[in-house]
Amino acid sequence: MNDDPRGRSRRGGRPASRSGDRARQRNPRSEPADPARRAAFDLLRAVADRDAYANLVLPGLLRERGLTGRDAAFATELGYGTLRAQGTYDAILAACVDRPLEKLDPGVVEVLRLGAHQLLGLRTPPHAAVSATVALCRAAVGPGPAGLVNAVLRKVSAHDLDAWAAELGPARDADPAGHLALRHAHPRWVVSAVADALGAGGRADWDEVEAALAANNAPPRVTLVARPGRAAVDDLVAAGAQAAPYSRVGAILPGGDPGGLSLVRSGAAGVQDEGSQLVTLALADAPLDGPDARWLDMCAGPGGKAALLAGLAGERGAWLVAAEVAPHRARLVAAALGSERAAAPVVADGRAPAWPADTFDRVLVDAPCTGLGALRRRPESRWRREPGDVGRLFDLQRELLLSAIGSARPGGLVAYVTCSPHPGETRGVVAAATADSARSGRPVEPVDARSLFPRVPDLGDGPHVQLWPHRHGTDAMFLALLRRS
Ligand SMILES: C[S@@+](CC[C@H](N)C(=O)[O-])C[C@H]1O[C@@H](n2cnc3c(N)ncnc32)[C@H](O)[C@@H]1O
Repeated sequence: MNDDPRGRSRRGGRPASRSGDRARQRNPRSEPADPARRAAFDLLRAVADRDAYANLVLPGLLRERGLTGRDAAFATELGYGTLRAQGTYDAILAACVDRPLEKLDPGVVEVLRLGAHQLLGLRTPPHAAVSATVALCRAAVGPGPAGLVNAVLRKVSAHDLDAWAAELGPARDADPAGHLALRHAHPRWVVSAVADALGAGGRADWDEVEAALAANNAPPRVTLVARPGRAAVDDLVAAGAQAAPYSRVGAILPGGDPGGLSLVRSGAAGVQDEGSQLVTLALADAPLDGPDARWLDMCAGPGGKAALLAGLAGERGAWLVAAEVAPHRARLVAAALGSERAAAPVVADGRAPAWPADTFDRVLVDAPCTGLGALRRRPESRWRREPGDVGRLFDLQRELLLSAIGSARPGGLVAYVTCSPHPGETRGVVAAATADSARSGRPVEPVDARSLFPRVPDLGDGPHVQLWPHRHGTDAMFLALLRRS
């Protein structure tokens, strides 16, 4: 059994024996399928067959198979890494198979993808990756295709990822987007969107685009939020976390299961990306003339930002109304809020407000979006999303922002947030809704949000803020802060 990416035996962590390796090279049948690889295979099948979300399926799979510690970590890295790089691995496998991949049994394709990730992503020694993947094929699909899997993976192992990208993709100088799409496993339209967002209308710095794409392929660190009035960062530090670099309510958990912390189990703290914390803090911290008592979170489900906002509101005697259109997500908001200083969540379509116009002092609209800013967390999503999704979401986002502006009182603040850097759902939506609101007699002016991100570097030219995994270690959250004139 050899499931360490470095090719060491898990039992006792000693290097695998050379004679064992030689025996397995001669006869791949001698390697039994191991439970971590089998769990990764079943994860891929669930994602493909049931359109499941990997991050929702995996915890149950690990629990059901009794995988913990290094086995769980290996299954996670193998499954998530394979899903992230699927488009690139398919291009490489297609070059190594003498028929279209669609003609193969889907289970065989998943086995081959897992083998490709061990060879090209994890750099597992070829003999170990091939023999263990052939064993997985026998166990999960059957003995018939084992010879094909063996032969194809030997061809894959002939090059590393850079060499495959050079062989199969366009040259970087001639077509940087096409080259980086293959090398860093993103659909080309996503690479173009990242380049547009980083270039902000000018010429893209392709080295930075490459860094942004590479960051999407690295697992995110676990970030906790200490909900004001219920916990403090010091409490999280005492429980083994480290204070987050930027968020005054954030802490980084260096390892272990956050669900094991009593502060998290009680809801006093939660798991929340630091970027989500920062955009929420920015809305709460922005200077405001006049009353500051009524806050609205218009798209609150599942409630991460609402729980933080409610705590911040409570610190200054304000109240939060949390609205959410989907009843099951509104229940999650209720659970996240606990006994916070917030009314019970309202099940409402933000475009047809269940509250009077011109009411709220601070409004958050954390709009439904493509989620292209959270690709680190949702390994399969880049291959499921389509360019048309951006256009399909545009009207909803624009209408929600317009309604949020109408819900704020004159002089009040509106924060438009997406977990996406795609200009079509960030500054494009803000420009359209701003023009609409001026036409409807509720003009807004942009607030330069950068000063509300103390200590955070590289925030660009403003007035809006775009965070990035490669610059800030956060999800790629976007914030436009607007003030009703
Ligand atoms: C990006 S999520 C919000 C995440 C949330 N703010 C948090 O931090 O946990 C967007 C939410 O908007 C909700 N939504 C979609 N359309 C809506 C509408 N017309 N009115 C209100 N909420 C809507 C979705 O159901 C989803 O829960």
